[in-house]
Amino acid sequence: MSKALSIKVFSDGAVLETMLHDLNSGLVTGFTTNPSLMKKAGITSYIGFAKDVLKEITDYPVSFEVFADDLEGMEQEARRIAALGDNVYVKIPVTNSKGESTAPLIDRLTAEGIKVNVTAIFTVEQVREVVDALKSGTLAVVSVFAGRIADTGVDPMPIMREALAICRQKEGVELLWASPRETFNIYQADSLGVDIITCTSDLIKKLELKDKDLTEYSLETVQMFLRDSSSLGFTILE
Ligand SMILES: O=C[C@H](O)COP(=O)(O)O
Repeated sequence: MSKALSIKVFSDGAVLETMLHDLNSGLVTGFTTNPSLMKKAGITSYIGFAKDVLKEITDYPVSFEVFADDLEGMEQEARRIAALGDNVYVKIPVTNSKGESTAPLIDRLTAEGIKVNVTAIFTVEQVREVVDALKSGTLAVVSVFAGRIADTGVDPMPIMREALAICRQKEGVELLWASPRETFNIYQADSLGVDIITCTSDLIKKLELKDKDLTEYSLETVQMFLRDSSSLGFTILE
């Protein structure tokens, strides 16, 4: 039997019903969303959606991302989003779409005590710049896209290890493993001591497979293939 997880598992999505299901699973202690997830979920009112979420989820952190691309617009949106609740983290991308660093904005917002979740981080240099900009003592999350790094054929583990060491240098900063691709990533992140991993609901469900007997799982897999082949209603030797 493997040891219990120390890492906090957050639910990544923008479908309220699914978020509440994850909340009730008892496996999840926070929530994240992003513009692409909101688009996929068919959200039509940002503030309406955020208010609906925050009515139901009051005890756990919820991260909502800014939509603006200029630093001034991001700042205005950040203040509006932060005012929605004490458990709100404002997601600020590490750069805008033109490659301009958001570090000055991160500095300003955290100096005022606004909790941020700096997102779309891919490199150790970006982690260093962000952590330098964060005001010590203000709660903040540093989201490194380990899964997207792995998508490029690069092992994210050394990057995450270095990112963690940098985050530990400042009080109140937590490292988040973003965009996991498989449940095993939760155990990888946990083994490094990463604070948080945010997962889609499908991945969270697979945590139920923890410590499952592999011989039994093999048998169940063959039984599934048999059920599906039988339901197709034809044979190879017809
Ligand atoms: O907001 C961050 C997400 O974890 C990104 O995940 P994704 O790479 O699967 O889109």
